[in-house]
Amino acid sequence: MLSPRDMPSPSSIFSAYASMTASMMLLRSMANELIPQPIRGYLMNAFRYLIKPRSQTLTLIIEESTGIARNQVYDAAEAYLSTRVSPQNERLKISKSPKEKKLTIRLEKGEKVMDPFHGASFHWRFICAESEKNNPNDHNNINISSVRSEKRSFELSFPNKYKEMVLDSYLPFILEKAKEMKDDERVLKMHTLNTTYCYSGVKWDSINLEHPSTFDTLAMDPELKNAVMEDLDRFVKRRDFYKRVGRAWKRGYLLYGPPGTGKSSLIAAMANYLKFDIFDLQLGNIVRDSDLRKLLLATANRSILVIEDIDCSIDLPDRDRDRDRDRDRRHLDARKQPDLQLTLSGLLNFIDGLWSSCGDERIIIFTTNHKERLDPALLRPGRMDMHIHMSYCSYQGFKLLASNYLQTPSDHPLFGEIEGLIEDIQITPAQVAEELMKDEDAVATLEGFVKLLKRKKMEGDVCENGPDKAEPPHQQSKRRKVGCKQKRGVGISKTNTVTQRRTRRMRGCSF
Ligand SMILES: Nc1ncnc2c1ncn2[C@@H]1O[C@H](COP(=O)(O)OP(=O)(O)OP(=O)(O)O)[C@@H](O)[C@H]1O
Ligand SMILES: [Mg+2]
Repeated sequence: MLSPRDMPSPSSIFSAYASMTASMMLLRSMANELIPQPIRGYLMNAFRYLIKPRSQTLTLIIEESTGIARNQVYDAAEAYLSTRVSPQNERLKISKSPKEKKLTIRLEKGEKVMDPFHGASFHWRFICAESEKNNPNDHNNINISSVRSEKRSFELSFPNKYKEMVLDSYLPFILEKAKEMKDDERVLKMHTLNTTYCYSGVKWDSINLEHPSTFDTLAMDPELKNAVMEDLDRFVKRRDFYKRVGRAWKRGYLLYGPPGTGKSSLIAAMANYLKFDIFDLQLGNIVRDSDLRKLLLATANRSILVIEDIDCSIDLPDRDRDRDRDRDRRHLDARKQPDLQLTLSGLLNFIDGLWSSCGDERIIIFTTNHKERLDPALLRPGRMDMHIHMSYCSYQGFKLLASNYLQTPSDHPLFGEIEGLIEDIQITPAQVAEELMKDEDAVATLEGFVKLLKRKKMEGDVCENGPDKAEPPHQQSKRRKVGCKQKRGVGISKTNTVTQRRTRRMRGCSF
């Protein structure tokens, strides 16, 4: 510490200041004379820049469009920030289009949002600048008119040190969140064939898919259900895997089992789970391979292509017959059309080849009541990756349906009796569901259901050979149309133990 004796006196400070000022003035007048004005200005600016305090905040400008296309970061930020509005916000925009399920909230001009993320604070501001441009439609330029346009952007400000975090995790997190929100809000579409375009072939028409079936409402073996859900999860996460191993990003499922066991309901549950649109390809309406090709190429990514009742919908010539036909055709008159017929090989080649490789995240589902009738070429791995056996209603399945339909607790006294009966009877979930809807009173419904099970047990094999109550009329007429024989069940005999039947149900799942 300086003692008062060591401290400079005021007079010496003053004289030092005077001499420094004199030297500065001398330096300045020398610089004025020696350095030309433009260089002097440049040096002064550089000096000012060097001594200016550094800003600790970085601001990113996220504009609505990149000039040609929309800016995905902007769209994602807009959606994401609508979930981050706070009581501090004073003005918000609200809207709903016919296609949206919920109200949409957006920030109004100048509104700010603070978003905490991984211990850092991110400050957002919505900017909306109005600009005037000459009207491009005013070609005569007589009245110089102008159009007002808005330039929208977001400003994202944060401490400079979080630059890496923003680019590596915060913005990717916002993009991912926005995608999830979009999927949630999206109304799924069901595309079906429109055959009225007789000259240009068949086309897709779409309607909203509002099928309420979900994995929660589906009565099926719990292990099989989990296996299907895990398979779907794995499939959608494996974009890089499919690329690395050089495979098209597609997956095929074969759903088989008696009518009314939930094959179509499972398709709807899969679509609702993945938020994928459905393309329902009714092969009976397609006459040529070329139409099939056109239709398949018009399907979208992230979609499920469904071919129901593959054994019944069309009499597909098998591969050997295709080969013979091709050989015969070579000898035929050149006037004959080469693509006059829809063939199984056309379908399979297209599914394996061009179609599967020109899109991403494709799922294809075939359903049948008679797996044994299918051409083995259709079933080989790579085509149908997972075979899912939808079977008769188990006690587990009944409990799920009862809790959905009747909302009864699972410890109701009649449940024990039902458990004893249902495992010995071939009753489809569709039949169970129908029974559970008969009465509004839960106890009366359960009593009626017990009676039905007892009756079925007494009647013995009525389900296998007799008229099938579960079989919907469309199924019976479909069979009549294509000449399929009536057949119920997949060989589960009444003498089987519960364990054997369960094992058989599970065998439906083969990878
Ligand atoms: N496993 C199930 N879980 C819940 N409900 C089911 C199930 N199976 C059938 N149902 C009910 O029965 C109705 C008919 O079932 P669905 O159309 O899914 O059967 P399917 O196996 O596709 O029959 P088909 O072979 O005749 O096409 C469904 O709308 C649903 O209400
Ligand atoms: Mg069906």
